[in-house]
Amino acid sequence: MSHRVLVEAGPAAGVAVLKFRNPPVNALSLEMLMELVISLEKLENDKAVRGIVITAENPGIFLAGLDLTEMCGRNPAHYAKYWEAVQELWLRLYQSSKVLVAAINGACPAGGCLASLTCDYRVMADNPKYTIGLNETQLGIIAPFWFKDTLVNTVGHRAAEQALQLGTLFPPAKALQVGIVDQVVPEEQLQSAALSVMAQWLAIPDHARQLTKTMMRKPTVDQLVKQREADIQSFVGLISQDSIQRALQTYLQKLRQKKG
Ligand SMILES: CCCC/C=C/CC(=O)SCCNC(=O)CCNC(=O)[C@H](O)C(C)(C)COP(=O)(O)OP(=O)(O)OC[C@H]1O[C@@H](n2cnc3c(N)ncnc32)[C@H](O)[C@@H]1OP(=O)(O)O
Repeated sequence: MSHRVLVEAGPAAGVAVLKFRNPPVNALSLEMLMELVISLEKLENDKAVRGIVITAENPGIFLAGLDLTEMCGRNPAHYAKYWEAVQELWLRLYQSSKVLVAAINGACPAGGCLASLTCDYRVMADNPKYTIGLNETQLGIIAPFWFKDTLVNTVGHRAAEQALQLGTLFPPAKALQVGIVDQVVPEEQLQSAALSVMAQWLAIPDHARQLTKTMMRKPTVDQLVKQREADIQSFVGLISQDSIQRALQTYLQKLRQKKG
């Protein structure tokens, strides 16, 4: 029984809706990552499901990215376990044979943006409070190469470099202009727009679409698969550095003080 991930049958045949529900901000904790992987595996094995709309149960925050508390003040074994789970989620999403449509109904920074970038299509609610992007440099950390590759595959090298160096969080209209999202719609039309796009994608025969997806994504997937363990060790080495720990603690404190 999953608590942090809700899977519902969609209103259209062959479509499931996967909803994030990990309060307060849908951060990708280890438990949430594991529940997501299990839910995605079940959906992948379900022949009746051809497409998955991915969204947050409550509008406001799509995903707050990786859980900073999993990356602060823990031991190397924990960091390694956590990073392996982050890799696993990306591999499941990016290689999914289903049509994935992200209905972005809230803030979508860093790991949240990465999850949405693995989808085949992104629709974002037109709310200026919502932003999307790989903002790692703003936290004093560096987006790993496979985060970078996923962004490059979506927006191209120049736009990705600029967005990554500056750690830009784009509001909807700008995100559309850069190509991080494919469509921006009034908030109340988000779910219907996602379902309408899904219907267009499902009109294509599955086998042809799936083989094309694999052809486009395999080189990027292979890069991580062939160096998974080295990537874990690199993450553990980096995140364990005092300077990185200090930067993350400072960022967390700033988030916590925002309210005070
Ligand atoms: C070195 C290798 C690379 C590692 C790669 C990392 C990629 C990542 O994903 S890093 C995480 C990046 N995420 C962010 O920068 C988002 C940070 N959060 C926010 O900007 C805001 O919280 C929000 C826009 C998502 C929501 O704002 P809102 O005003 O509604 O809520 P807050 O008051 O800010 O937060 C409530 C509560 O939640 C805690 N929190 C927020 N984000 C995270 C998070 N990513 N991980 C853990 N905890 C988080 C925040 O501190 C508050 O906690 P308290 O209630 O204890 O004060």
